[in-house]
Amino acid sequence: MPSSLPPLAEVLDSMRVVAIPTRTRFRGVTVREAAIFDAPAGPSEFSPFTEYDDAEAASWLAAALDYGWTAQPAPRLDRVEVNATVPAVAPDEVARILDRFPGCRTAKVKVAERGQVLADDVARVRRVRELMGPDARVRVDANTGWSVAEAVTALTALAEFELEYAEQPCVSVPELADVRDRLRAAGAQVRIAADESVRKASDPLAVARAGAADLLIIKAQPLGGVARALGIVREANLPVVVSSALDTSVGISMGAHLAAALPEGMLAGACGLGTVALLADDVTDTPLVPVEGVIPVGRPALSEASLTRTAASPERTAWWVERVTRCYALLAAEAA
Ligand SMILES: O=C(O)CCC(=O)C1=CC=C[C@@H](O)[C@@H]1C(=O)O
Ligand SMILES: [Mg+2]
Repeated sequence: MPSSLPPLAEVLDSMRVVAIPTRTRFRGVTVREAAIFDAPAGPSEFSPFTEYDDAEAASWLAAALDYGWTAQPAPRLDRVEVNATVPAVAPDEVARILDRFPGCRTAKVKVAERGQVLADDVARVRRVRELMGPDARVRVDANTGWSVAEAVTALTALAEFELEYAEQPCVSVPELADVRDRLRAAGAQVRIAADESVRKASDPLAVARAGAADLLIIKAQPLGGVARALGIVREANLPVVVSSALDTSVGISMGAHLAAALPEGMLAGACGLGTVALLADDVTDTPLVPVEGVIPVGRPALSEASLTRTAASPERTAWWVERVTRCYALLAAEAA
């Protein structure tokens, strides 16, 4: 967050709210709403999912104000390798999804989707491995969907596909530690990555301290911005993968900036920053979609035509103005 908050009136004056359809249903989302700021340091984005409460969303606003109103740590890289993100689709849809991620040699596959069974996950991951070949890296993300016993069963069943890692198989830090220990005891070589245990935790470092994960998934918006996220990475001292939240290209550029500013040697693989490919539109004429498996580091210019085309309804815009106003009040109270 900037050392002092920019005035709320200035923040709201610079803000446009967009509603962008997704190409494929992703974590239940079919229209992605975001607040975009045409800010002094460059375009910025505030896009916590609509169901998040204000206490959680306030960190996302801190990130947006930081990125839009403050100089950022210097990036070391000018491009970032990204993974293909495969939603919980049927196997016959996988090829169509992967086509949207040209050149990507890593895929992250959603598993443990509510309403589906393990056989659905196995079939989807099998199809990804078949299409990408033996040299590709394939990781899965359960988004806390399994119990410890289900995670051990599922990850044992998926072991034949040689997973790079499993992201957030269970909800709690002790459960992650338990799954990790049980898989090791059984000789399975599946690393555990923590995502929700970092971005939704009151203490994002608890999972690292407990030794419950092999690597961390780091997201700029939920962690309060690039500088704050870098601080967490330094303290956790675990390898990281930077990911996003189905942001527009503006939010993705914040994630790419974070990945590019990480201390040398901390980045553990391709980042989850290719998801503009899952959106049907964007707020710029130069979307940060993967080309040859990478996205560039740098802020895309906003396009008036795109902002107009994707503009949210007056009702939804008013909802976002109120949300920003409430979250801003929380940040102001914290800073006081
Ligand atoms: O990491 C990726 O490949 C893309 C981003 C991604 O998976 C997510 C984006 C938005 C919400 C989250 O449920 C989800 C994640 O859990 O990492
Ligand atoms: Mg995740």
